[in-house]
Amino acid sequence: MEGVDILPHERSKTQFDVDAMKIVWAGSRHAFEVSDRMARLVASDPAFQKDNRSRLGRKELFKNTLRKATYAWKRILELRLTEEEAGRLRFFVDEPAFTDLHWGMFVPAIKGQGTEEQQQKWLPLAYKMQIIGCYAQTELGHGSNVQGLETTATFDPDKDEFVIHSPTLTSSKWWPGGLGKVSTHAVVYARLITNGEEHGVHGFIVQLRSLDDHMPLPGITIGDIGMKFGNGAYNTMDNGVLTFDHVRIPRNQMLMRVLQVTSEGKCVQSNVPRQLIYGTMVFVRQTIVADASSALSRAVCIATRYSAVRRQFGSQDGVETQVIDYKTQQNRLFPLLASAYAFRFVGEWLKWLYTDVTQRLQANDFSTLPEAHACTAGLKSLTTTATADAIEECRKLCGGHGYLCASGLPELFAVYVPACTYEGDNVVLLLQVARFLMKTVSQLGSGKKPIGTTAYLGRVQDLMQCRCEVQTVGIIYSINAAEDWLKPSVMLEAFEARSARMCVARAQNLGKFANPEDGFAELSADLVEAAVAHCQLIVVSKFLDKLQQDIPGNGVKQQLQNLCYIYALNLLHKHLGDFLSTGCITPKQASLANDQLRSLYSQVRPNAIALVDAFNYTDHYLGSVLGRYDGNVYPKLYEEAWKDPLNDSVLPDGYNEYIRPLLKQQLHNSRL
Ligand SMILES: CCCCCCC/C=C/C(=O)SCCNC(=O)CCNC(=O)[C@H](O)C(C)(C)COP(=O)(O)OP(=O)(O)OC[C@H]1O[C@@H](n2cnc3c(N)ncnc32)[C@H](O)[C@@H]1OP(=O)(O)O
Ligand SMILES: Cc1cc2nc3c(=O)[nH]c(=O)nc-3n(C[C@H](O)[C@H](O)[C@H](O)COP(=O)(O)OP(=O)(O)OC[C@H]3O[C@@H](n4cnc5c(N)ncnc54)[C@H](O)[C@@H]3O)c2cc1C
Repeated sequence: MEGVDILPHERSKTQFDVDAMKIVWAGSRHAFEVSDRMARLVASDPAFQKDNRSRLGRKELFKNTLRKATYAWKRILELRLTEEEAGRLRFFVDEPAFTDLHWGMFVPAIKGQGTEEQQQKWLPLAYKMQIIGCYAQTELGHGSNVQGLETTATFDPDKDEFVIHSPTLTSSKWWPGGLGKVSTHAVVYARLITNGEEHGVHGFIVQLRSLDDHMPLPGITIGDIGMKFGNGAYNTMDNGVLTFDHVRIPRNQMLMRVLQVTSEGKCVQSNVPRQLIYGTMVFVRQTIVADASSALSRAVCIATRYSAVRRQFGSQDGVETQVIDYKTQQNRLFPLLASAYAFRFVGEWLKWLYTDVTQRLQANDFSTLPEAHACTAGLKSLTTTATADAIEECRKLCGGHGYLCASGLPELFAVYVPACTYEGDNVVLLLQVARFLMKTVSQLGSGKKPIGTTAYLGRVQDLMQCRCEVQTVGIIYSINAAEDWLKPSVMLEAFEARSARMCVARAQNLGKFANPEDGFAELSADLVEAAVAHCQLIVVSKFLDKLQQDIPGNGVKQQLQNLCYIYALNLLHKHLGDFLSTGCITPKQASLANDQLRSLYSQVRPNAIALVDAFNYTDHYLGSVLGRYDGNVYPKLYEEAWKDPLNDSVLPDGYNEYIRPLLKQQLHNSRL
């Protein structure tokens, strides 16, 4: 069968309604229609072409990004796109740009931390892009430790102004996207000093460049921090360096929703908790979880289609085997496909949680903020680590061709992998989750009932007495056959018990230290494992919750069920040590779980292509010869190779300089 016949043949085997699955994936019919329209709009416009990105030098690359971002804005205005449509359009343009930070962090920072008055002044300017903003928090010396930032904002009551200053080299702002060459303004995080007293880190709106000629304003030094990992990739972004030499801004440019500074320099704390200064990070972490499912599904789409097209080694009748039929390939690929769906649904839930906490904050209910922080931090960490690893795994699943830029995977990896670091290093974020969990466990004794995602810790209070030794019986008595693993209550019980037992064991170990902070530092590697277990439980439980909903479409729910159990059983297999050592399941039950996993792979196999088609990605967005919708991989790969600048001429530049003399010299030597 020819390449172009394979995928149609695969599609003919589908056992579910793909169009209905597209709507489930998008979140709603409306979301699907908006996405579909925007994807086609971008794909059909030559101005958004992106297949030459890896061949451009930095300056060309950056200018190209400026052109695309400006053109996108022009189209948004011309077509009078809604905020939602504009967001999807930018998403499908698929090129990191200053606009990501303007819309994704600058605007949310003002919305979340600005007073009504400040929002009224700044947001209309930002919405019309009459000013362009970035988020300048990280410094050369400190990123994770926000309280360690060194930039100062000292209040001068005589002039009713703040003086923003970079006292040391390490206080230089370093990394903010959009800062290097584009932004006119920034929300700058600095230590507030009034009347000689320090009041912690706060956000300030600072104008950086002239709105007339774009030159940096007096006292401000700005530039780009240099090339980053990979060709193309994140190098479309002008991550910047910025220093202040006693730059003055009016008092009303401090974002004052959390704390107000009066004209005398007195600090007045509002009823809003201090942690709201970190609110923009909570918002962005939530969006990063949704983005993880996009990046992961994109890589999986490429690897799945290519695995169906690619054949290696023969069967008796002379037709070689599609590599997707190898169990080892399925064992690597299908859990990633399942993870893409799992992250999609947990992302949807997290968006709901964020909306809920925002509404509560507006009504002065701050009770769910710690949970929202733990969930956004933990899920950001879990999903980005898994996605970065998965993109690399997809590259390997595509064999040698996966290493070509034409596969789309090297650039996807390079552009995605910093998500494990930005918006909070993934380990640092898991430590925040661990703190939250340890606090929750420590309060169990006092009768405080945990709520939301930690409610399960309250249901297993007897675990406070548990010694978590290896047991031979397991605590889940109802698993006697492989199919027993397909009961939602069983799966949930296993993941809850594992997480609860890990948390309680860590809490008990912490209790052995005279100083809890010393204990936390000493046991931090173990604590991170407990945080991972808790976050994996959240993902599993939200996928199971999704299955409780009414899901229309022939066979759609069945496919989602298969994927949900693949996600969970694969995790169970990978973390078997946790499940066995905490005595949650027996080795026999683990072996049954593995049998069930293999059986699920066989059920997914005929639907694999349709399950990635349901992502509804255009070839433009996928940007991969291996992942083409029509499966016409080899002719296009061959065609693509000839586009490389090295093939512009038969003899390479440098032939006369280097190759010819070398060959001549060897000829001469051999004659000697
Ligand atoms: C769509 C946009 C495109 C994306 C492009 C990406 C561009 C990238 C941008 C960036 O990277 S911006 C910079 C992001 N920087 C970080 O994420 C820094 C990570 N560090 C932190 O978040 C914090 O400093 C820390 C690690 C949480 C520690 O902070 P601190 O030392 O002040 O806190 P603790 O003493 O540990 O905790 C105090 C208290 O506050 C609670 N808390 C911490 N963070 C939050 C939060 N975000 N929201 C709510 N609450 C928070 C914490 O749990 C503690 O609570 P209690 O235990 O006291 O109850
Ligand atoms: C592509 C990209 C874009 C970015 N965009 C922006 C932006 O727009 N605006 C902005 O302000 N910033 C931005 N950043 C900065 C980013 O937020 C920080 O790099 C990130 O928060 C990590 O901080 P760090 O660099 O200080 O890492 P470090 O904290 O120095 O991490 C180094 C190592 O130390 C470990 N570590 C640190 N603290 C602890 C601890 N307490 N316990 C155990 N281990 C620890 C980490 O796990 C890591 O392994 C961006 C970064 C990147 C890569």
